[in-house]
Amino acid sequence: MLTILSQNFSLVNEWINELRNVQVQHDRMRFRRNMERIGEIAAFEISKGLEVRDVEIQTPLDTIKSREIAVQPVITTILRAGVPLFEGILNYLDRADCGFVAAYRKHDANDYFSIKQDYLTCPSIEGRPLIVADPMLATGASLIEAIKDLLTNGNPTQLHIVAAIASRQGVETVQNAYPDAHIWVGAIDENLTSKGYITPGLGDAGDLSYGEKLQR
Ligand SMILES: O=c1cc[nH]c(=O)[nH]1
Repeated sequence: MLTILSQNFSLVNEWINELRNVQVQHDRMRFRRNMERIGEIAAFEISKGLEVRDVEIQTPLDTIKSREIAVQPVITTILRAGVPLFEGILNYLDRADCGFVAAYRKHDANDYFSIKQDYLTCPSIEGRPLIVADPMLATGASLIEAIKDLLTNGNPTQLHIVAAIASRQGVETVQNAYPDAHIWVGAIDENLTSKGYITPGLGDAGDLSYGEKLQR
C-alpha cells in the first residue's frame, strides 16, 4: 500500500517546498526540522493502524475506559541522512524501541556507486510493527538491503516505510521486494539521475542536514 502525504494540500506541501528550495534548504536547522515534521505527520498516520488494547485511566475525579497502543513499534533508520525523519517519528511514537543501520554509497573512479552496509544494531522486531525511515527513496537498493538485515531480528506484524521524497522507480522496486509493506511518502518524483539522485528531488539530504561529506 502507498500513501502520498501531500496528495491533498496540507502543511506537508509547504515543508517539502522548503526542503527542495535552494533559497531555503541551506538553513540546516529548518531543513532538519522540516524532515522531522514530515516524520511526525507520518507517525500520526501510522498510529491509526496500530493494534490497540483497552485500558482504564484513573483521572483525579473518576475512571474512564480508553485505548492505547498494544505493541510498541520498533523505529529504524539508515545513518546518517535518515536521522531527522527518524527523530520526527520518535517524537510522536515516543515509547518505541529503535534500531540503526549504517550504509553509504562507495563511489568508483567514474562516480558510480555501490551500497556498503557495515553496522546494524536493533532490538527484537518479533511480533512488533517495524517502521523504517529513509528520507530519499531513490533506487530502493540501500533500503531493501537494510530491511533484509533488519528482518534477521524477527518477523514484524507490520512493515512501514517512511520517505520524504521517493522516485516512482524506487517505490515500485520496494513494493516488488516487500509487497506487504505500507509505504508513506511526502511526495513522488518521476525521475532518477544516472547517479541515482531523485530529480527534481532536493539534492543530498545527509549533506543538507549535517554538512557536505568527503567522498570515499
Ligand atoms: O536524491 C537523493 C537520493 C539519495 N539520497 C539523497 O540524499 N538524495
